[in-house]
Amino acid sequence: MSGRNGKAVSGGSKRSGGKKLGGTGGQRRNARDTGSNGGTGDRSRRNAGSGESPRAIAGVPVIVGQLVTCEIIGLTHDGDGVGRVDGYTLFIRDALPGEKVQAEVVSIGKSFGKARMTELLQGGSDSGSVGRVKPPCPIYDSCGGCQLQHLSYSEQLRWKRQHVVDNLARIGKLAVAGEVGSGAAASKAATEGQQTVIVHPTIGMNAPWRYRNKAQVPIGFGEGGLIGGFYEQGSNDIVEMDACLIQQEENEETVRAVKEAARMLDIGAYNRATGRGLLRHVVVRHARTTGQRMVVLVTNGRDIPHAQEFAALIREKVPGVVSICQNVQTAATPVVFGEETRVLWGEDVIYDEIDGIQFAISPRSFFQVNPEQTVRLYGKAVEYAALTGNETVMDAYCGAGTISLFLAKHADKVYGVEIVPEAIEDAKRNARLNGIHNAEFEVGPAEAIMPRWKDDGIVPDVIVVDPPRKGCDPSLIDTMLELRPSRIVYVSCNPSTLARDLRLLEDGGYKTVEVQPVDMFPHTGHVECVVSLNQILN
Ligand SMILES: C[S@@+](CC[C@H](N)C(=O)[O-])C[C@H]1O[C@@H](n2cnc3c(N)ncnc32)[C@H](O)[C@@H]1O
Repeated sequence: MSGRNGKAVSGGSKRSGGKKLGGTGGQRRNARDTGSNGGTGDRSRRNAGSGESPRAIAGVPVIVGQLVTCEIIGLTHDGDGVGRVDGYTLFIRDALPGEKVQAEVVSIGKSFGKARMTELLQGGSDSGSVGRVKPPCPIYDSCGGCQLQHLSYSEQLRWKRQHVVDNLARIGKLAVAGEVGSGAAASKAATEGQQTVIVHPTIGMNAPWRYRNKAQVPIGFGEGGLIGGFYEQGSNDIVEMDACLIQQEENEETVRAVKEAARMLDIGAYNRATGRGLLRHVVVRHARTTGQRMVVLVTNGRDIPHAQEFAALIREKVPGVVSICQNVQTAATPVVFGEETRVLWGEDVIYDEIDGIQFAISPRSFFQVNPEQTVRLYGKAVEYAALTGNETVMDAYCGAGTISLFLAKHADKVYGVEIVPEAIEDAKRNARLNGIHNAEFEVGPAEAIMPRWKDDGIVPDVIVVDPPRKGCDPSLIDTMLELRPSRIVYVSCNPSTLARDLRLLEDGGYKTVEVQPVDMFPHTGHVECVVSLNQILN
């Protein structure tokens, strides 16, 4: 067998050596809360061997268990290599473009199947052709948090841009300037006098490790009692883990301390199979600019035995903790947070700073997880908004008002809308904190609030949208087209829904001008984009 470094290894994929526990009903990460969050891997993308697939299907040229030889011609958004056997598509874990591999088929469907690489036959690090590198993380083979550690960082950045380009061309039917892949579309566009879209190289990090300021760790129990770490690939089992190379070290330290304190007080771990047990997740945040740390204990019920002792032990072990909160989640759901949150000890928020603006962050507020790249992302959004100080701006999906407050410094007035009430409370608090008086925030679905703003006679010069992975609600796009701002800035964490929405906006009279991919989540398959669109004047 071959590990993700392409070297042959005996037996199945390497295991961390951590303790395993039973458990079902795996968790999914929140929209755009991607990358390793202390080890909550997205199980959906790695369930190739789930055993639900039939062994053979009429008309499919491979069967489950068969060893095949393939050339890898592409990479999926999940970081799997794409190969073809007699015209049938296989997504092959760990294989990279340009490589020839042997793989074992693990599941099949009518139009594609999944396979696991068993041997690297050609290409790879020896030839240097595809940028294969040895993943530095010792648990990369079993953890689901990262997908691209086996690809060199420069190749990751190149691939992410290409992934964006491919989506814009295939789903958005956009002509991308200077693209080999979309050359036909680009030259057709040029012939018709149509402007092409510029997709810039991905903005990467200088040192792309230890960047995450938030860890979201599932808790379960193993032979030795309570454990917390990550979901093992292809299963809902939790593996104990104390170190993650994309996590800030402060978060590792806090999670370790919480687990130790819970063990000392015999706090029960949640069992996903039975729905019993108390502690479901430990969520920790670290604000690098202030050093403040927050702990959120997500529990299956309101009562925590020895709650104050628990909080005291955590504080004793980690002096930087200024906020210990409890969130109650009793539903049998993969959603991490429930609706009820309360402070067990200390503050209800921690404070962080981005480019001179201070932010209060509460347990459930969305806050970008990569602070270094956030400055670059928001900087691009402000640049594309091209504000002179006289504009009215609407910021849809505004979270805790982060982008809104950056915009407010350059605009006449900013209106922000967001669906999570606590985030809007944070946004208002953040405006006050920074002495910003020209930003107003409203809680509710953007698709309901923005039509009301329109009816109230608010006329935006610029609209900024930063939706979750599913993209904009179609009715919000309609409202944007009715509001007809001069410019739209679209911040997206999902190139496919971005491309879909850009097509709708183009059909409604806007032109996509520039796209800037930003690597917010190094070593994962995710890429963020900031896009500038201009209204086409008739
Ligand atoms: C990708 S985050 C962006 C947050 C913010 N712009 C930032 O950079 O921190 C998307 C936000 O949209 C919010 N959201 C999801 N659905 C929404 C809806 N229908 N209307 C308004 N906000 C929504 C989420 O709660 C989340 O805060």
